[in-house]
Amino acid sequence: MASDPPLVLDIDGTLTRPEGFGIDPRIFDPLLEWDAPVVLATGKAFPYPIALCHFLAIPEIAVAENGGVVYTGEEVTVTADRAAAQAVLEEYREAGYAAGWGGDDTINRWRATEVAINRDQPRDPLEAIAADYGLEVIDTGYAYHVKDPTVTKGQGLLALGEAAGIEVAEAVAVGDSINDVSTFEVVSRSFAVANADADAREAADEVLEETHADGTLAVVERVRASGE
Ligand SMILES: O=C(O)COP(=O)(O)O
Ligand SMILES: [Mg+2]
Repeated sequence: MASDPPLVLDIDGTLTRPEGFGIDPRIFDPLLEWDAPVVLATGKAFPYPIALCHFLAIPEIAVAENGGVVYTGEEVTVTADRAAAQAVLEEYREAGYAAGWGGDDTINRWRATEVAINRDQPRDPLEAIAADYGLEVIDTGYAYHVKDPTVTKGQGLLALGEAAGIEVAEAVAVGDSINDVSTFEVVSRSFAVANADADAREAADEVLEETHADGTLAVVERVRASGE
């Protein structure tokens, strides 16, 4: 009997409401009922996908921080060090800029391996400083991430698959931005939602007509065991 393939889902831009922010509640039941692993592979700090799994009531496994943190359900692996990204942020601040999240900055508070900067801050000086530290700046459409270029969601996903016995090569992925390209490269079938950036569109097997969670819901409908 056919079975559902593992699903690898980005969060922002992919599970979000049509307006672009906030999780679309229509994804809750299909993900709870999915008959194979569901992996949230995100640029967000580690607690976010874990909390989302918790509230979805699905097994807590995740690739967080663009691959910097991998959780198998039993073990957390941290594959990068925040120190260099933090040094970039300090220099950026000395140059008169800011992370841009205000207050106590919950966006970076629990971030172990990279730093995220608000997109309302200037990118050019950030990139210049990051380059001095051998780091890259990627724009997910939701934040600039200052990160080790060798750390990716795709590599984190392969590590998770190996440790947790998930058949990544059989998986179906949905994403919306440059940080999903590495995911698309290691799964069986990849979909970019209609709101995806040029990098994700280029890398995906298929670009969907639907945006955000509407796109993900369409994929779930199509690839479930009884579907295509
Ligand atoms: O953290 C971001 O900037 C984007 O998060 P995502 O990878 O889940 O879309
Ligand atoms: Mg995204």
